[in-house]
Amino acid sequence: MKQFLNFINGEFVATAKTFDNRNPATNEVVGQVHEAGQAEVDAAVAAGRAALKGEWGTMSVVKRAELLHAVADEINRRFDDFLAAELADTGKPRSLASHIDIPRGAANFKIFADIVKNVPTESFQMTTPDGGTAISYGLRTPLGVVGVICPWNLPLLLMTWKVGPALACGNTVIVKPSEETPATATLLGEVMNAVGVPKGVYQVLHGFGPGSAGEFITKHPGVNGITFTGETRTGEAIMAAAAKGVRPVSFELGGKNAGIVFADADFDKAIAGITRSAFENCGQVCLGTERVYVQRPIFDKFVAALKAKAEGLKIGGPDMPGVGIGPLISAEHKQKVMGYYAKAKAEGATVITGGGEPAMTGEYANGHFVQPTIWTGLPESASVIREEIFGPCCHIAPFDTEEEAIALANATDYGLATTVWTQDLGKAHRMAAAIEVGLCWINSWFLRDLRTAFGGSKASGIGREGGVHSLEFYTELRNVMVKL
Ligand SMILES: NC(=O)c1ccc[n+]([C@@H]2O[C@H](COP(=O)([O-])OP(=O)(O)OC[C@H]3O[C@@H](n4cnc5c(N)ncnc54)[C@H](O)[C@@H]3O)[C@@H](O)[C@H]2O)c1
Ligand SMILES: O=S(=O)(O)c1ccc(CO)cc1
Repeated sequence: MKQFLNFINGEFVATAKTFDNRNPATNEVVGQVHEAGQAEVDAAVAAGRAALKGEWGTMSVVKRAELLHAVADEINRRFDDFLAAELADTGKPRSLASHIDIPRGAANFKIFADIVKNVPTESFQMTTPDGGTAISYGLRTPLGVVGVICPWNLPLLLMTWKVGPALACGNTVIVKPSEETPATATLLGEVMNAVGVPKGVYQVLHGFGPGSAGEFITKHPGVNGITFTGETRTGEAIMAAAAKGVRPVSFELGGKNAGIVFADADFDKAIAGITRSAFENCGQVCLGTERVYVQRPIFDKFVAALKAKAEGLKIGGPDMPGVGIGPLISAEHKQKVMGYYAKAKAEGATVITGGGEPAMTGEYANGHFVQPTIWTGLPESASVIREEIFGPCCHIAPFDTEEEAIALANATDYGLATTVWTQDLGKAHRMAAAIEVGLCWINSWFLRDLRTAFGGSKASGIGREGGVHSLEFYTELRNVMVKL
């Protein structure tokens, strides 16, 4: 049985307390995870602080960037190991993990290394009151030891999306992977040692949130900042922990994203786009669409076409030929999603397709699979329209005017992402300006340029990461004023 150990100061460390790691496609126990307690958190913080004062703290940006390129190359060299680890942890289709999770996970190290190497700081020349001259310039210094608290939906990608820029900026990191997906973060420890990243720079502590590694890391006074991706409620708890010592946070939180399809959209492209945004990764994507609004003239045609797409998705494990939809992450999450399926019916939804569990056989008989599901006919007050489900499901409602679509999209506490489908460019830009989100896709979804800002507004997050924006969180910007 696999043992997922903590990675502290360059060493793999076992603890006395372990918990099971299950494969969600089969529900089999595939490993034991060693839970870190306060002592391991203290040790990791001490090692992270020591590394800041050692070789890592004085390393040139160029050398750091070279090391991070080597990390990416080593992940790619061990691509099959990372892929196998991610598939065992998540059960997602192999095609998805091999095209998105692993390559993008590796690329995050190269991209942020190159950004930090090339981005200048600001500089101004001014005339002083006595008629002389002064120049000021910005100096970026690392934040220090950064706590990186991760979710389970895109484990390697979302972890490296934060570790890449944090290390590129000269910080040390303590990663707490989700208790559901410990594998790739642990494997990355081997990569760090193999390419010579100094001890204490990258560390991994396993465990849960409250009363476990998550809480101990975020409350630790030796942790200088916390970057977190996960549920909004968890963000509130972490923000309270970070208030002690007034430590900065960067939050990527939940969403209840609207997809808006106008009658003038390219119909086939809109259907393909919403199929992906509602069902990809079994709906376990924060950017996914759980509320779809379709302009009335094409409403019935759209519902019928999306139903056909949903019913065409093959449900199964990572290597099932033609698989389009994998399992949910855990029995607990399946129970939550099935609870919403029941609630939708109880609140009067018309179930267009799905709403239950697929009949799975053989090795997948006990996996956490659910049917992709589409509802219509609910009032906007219904639970499945208000609350984030994080499953392969959406409600579709008709709208008549642009103003109505904007009001519907904005009627939520969340503000993460939207996808708008129209061939009218003027309307597209008006929608982008009016919808209160951090990310607005027009005639596309999850199309990313890693130089751009990423993050949510309202209850969907605090701050922006991505490209140069990551530097705002992972460094302190000091201004130096020189009187000449
Ligand atoms: N906005 C984004 O970019 C983005 C991306 C991916 C996922 N998400 C969100 O993440 C959620 C799904 O992920 P999840 O279920 O893993 O989220 P979660 O909030 O339950 O857990 C995330 C991490 O926080 C840890 N944690 C939980 N309680 C904690 C506490 N009190 N203190 C410290 N750490 C704690 C968990 O152990 C885990 O590692 C969804 O809400 C989804 O929308 C957002
Ligand atoms: O920048 S990306 O790697 O594309 C990315 C994707 C998803 C999320 C959160 O779900 C963050 C960054």
